[in-house]
Amino acid sequence: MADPSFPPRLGIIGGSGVYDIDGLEDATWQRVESPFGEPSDEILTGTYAGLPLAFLPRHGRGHVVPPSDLNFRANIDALKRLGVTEILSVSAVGSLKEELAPGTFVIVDQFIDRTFARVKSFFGQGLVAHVGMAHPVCGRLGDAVDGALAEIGVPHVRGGTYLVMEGPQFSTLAESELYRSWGCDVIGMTNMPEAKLAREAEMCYASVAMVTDYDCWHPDHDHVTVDAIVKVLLENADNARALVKAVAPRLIGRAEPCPKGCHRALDAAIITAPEKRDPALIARLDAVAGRVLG
Ligand SMILES: CSC[C@H]1O[C@H](OP(=O)(O)O)[C@H](O)[C@@H]1O
Ligand SMILES: Nc1ncnc2[nH]cnc12
Repeated sequence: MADPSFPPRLGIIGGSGVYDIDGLEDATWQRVESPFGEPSDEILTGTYAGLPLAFLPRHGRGHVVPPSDLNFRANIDALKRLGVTEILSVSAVGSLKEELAPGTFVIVDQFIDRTFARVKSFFGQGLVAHVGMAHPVCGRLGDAVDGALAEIGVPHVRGGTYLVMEGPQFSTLAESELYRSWGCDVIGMTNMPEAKLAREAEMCYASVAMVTDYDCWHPDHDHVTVDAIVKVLLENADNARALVKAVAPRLIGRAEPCPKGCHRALDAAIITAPEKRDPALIARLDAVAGRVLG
């Protein structure tokens, strides 16, 4: 089986408040066609410090796509088609812990997926696959993010559990208390099934959760409001752009597939007998799973 091509290309999925990044050489917004439908927007490609980058605003420029309507499969497939090997997700989140104050960046290492109205796999009838998700993020990319956040002086925490709710409404007080009792650290609406699909597509995935608010459990923050979130978002967004610029140089020169196994996640995942596989689905998976099916 062929290895994915290297050197790496960094894909950035910009969440709420992060709709573009500046300073790229040869910056071009390009439409990428995907057999899984329309991505959230065109993708900004270019290079930074010699590293090829591809940036996708998760909700589209102008924030037009709500969490449940995001075409996560098209987004991940389109990034894969552009040669992205590592995805850095930046997301706005609410805090479920007193010590994670607004402005803190959490390098997420676990998720609890409470979404229920989303398509969660590239695979399906005629081609069944089960990838491992015990460790849903890439430790190597996480190391690069950790070093970059330290370099730019943003308060951050390594490790934390992100509860992914369906939304678009914020949580009830009972839900917020429940998630706290589970030991969750932050809450948002978008990182699942994104992380699962990145794993199926054999891409490293790291998530930086930028705290914008205390969720409604907090005695001083009875309601979560978009107005309050947007204020913090704007400050966080500048730090997110600085983060991308500090991460990029750390990926240059990598010449081998991810030692954590992200780039080989499908090696032992497909269970459907070769003679029973659906040729139409195999064709749609040319980018995502071409390494093992092609
Ligand atoms: C504007 S607050 C709610 C919104 O922000 C987060 O999205 P993203 O992860 O793309 O930054 C959250 O999950 C909600 O979709
Ligand atoms: N409190 C919250 N709940 C869910 N998603 C969020 N995104 C930002 N803050 C949030």
